[in-house]
Amino acid sequence: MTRIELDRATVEVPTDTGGRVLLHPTTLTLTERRVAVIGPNGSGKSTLLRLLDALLEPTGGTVRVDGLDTRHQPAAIRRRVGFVFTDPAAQLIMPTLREDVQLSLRRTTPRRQRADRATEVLDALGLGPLADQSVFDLSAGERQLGALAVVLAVDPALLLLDEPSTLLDLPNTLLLRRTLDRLDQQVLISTHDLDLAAGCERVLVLDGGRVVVDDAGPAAVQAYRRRTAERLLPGGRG
Ligand SMILES: Nc1ncnc2c1ncn2[C@@H]1O[C@H](COP(=O)(O)OP(=O)(O)OP(=O)(O)O)[C@@H](O)[C@H]1O
Repeated sequence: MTRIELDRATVEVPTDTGGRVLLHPTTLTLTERRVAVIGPNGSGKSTLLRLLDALLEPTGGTVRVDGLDTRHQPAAIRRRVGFVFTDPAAQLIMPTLREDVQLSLRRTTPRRQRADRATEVLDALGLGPLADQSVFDLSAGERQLGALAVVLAVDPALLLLDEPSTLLDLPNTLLLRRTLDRLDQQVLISTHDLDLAAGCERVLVLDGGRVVVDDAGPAAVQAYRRRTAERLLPGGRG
């Protein structure tokens, strides 16, 4: 498995009033095959994921992926790490899904193998019949799965998924879960799907830019539910 190491990693951005800390100094090591990051809107989940793909530099401390410092070796890190954005428009730039997947394969796969590999990846996500349709005619959920196909095609060692199921219906949410179950790669997923999180080996709960719970899936999800209930109904039922 890939070794992810944060050593007092911090993200602070300038604001009119002097600065805002998006991630307070965080130290942890992640080596589990399935890790979920959960927490309320704005708690810092995307910020944490973006640090791991060198999309964002820490303003303090260090972030290492397999010993590579994200600040100094971003290109080497991106060869190992695939990032699936919440918004598929960030990933789909070609007229069709097949072309997008083939474009992605240019980095890793000889030309003559690209068509077969693209078909294989798109079929596995049930996208075969839509492969040559204009992406503008696809539903939002189909595009979200398409963005996953583009990243999975190049077989990254670590897959970072930033809320990949926000647009998916129940059948496709279950398809996504089954697809993730079958992947050999390490997956770190930011999600509001607590069932998906509960199935992960390790779950980090973020709140206000801090990891407030770090536990096995079911225990962490239960703690998050309790914290949320206590906040909404102080002194009330959990
Ligand atoms: N460049 C920036 N300048 C100021 N604030 C920012 C900047 N980037 C992000 N933020 C703020 O940092 C906080 C954390 O954002 P982040 O996207 O990491 O949250 P999240 O947990 O992924 O939320 P969601 O569940 O809504 O996707 C948010 O309040 C966001 O508005």
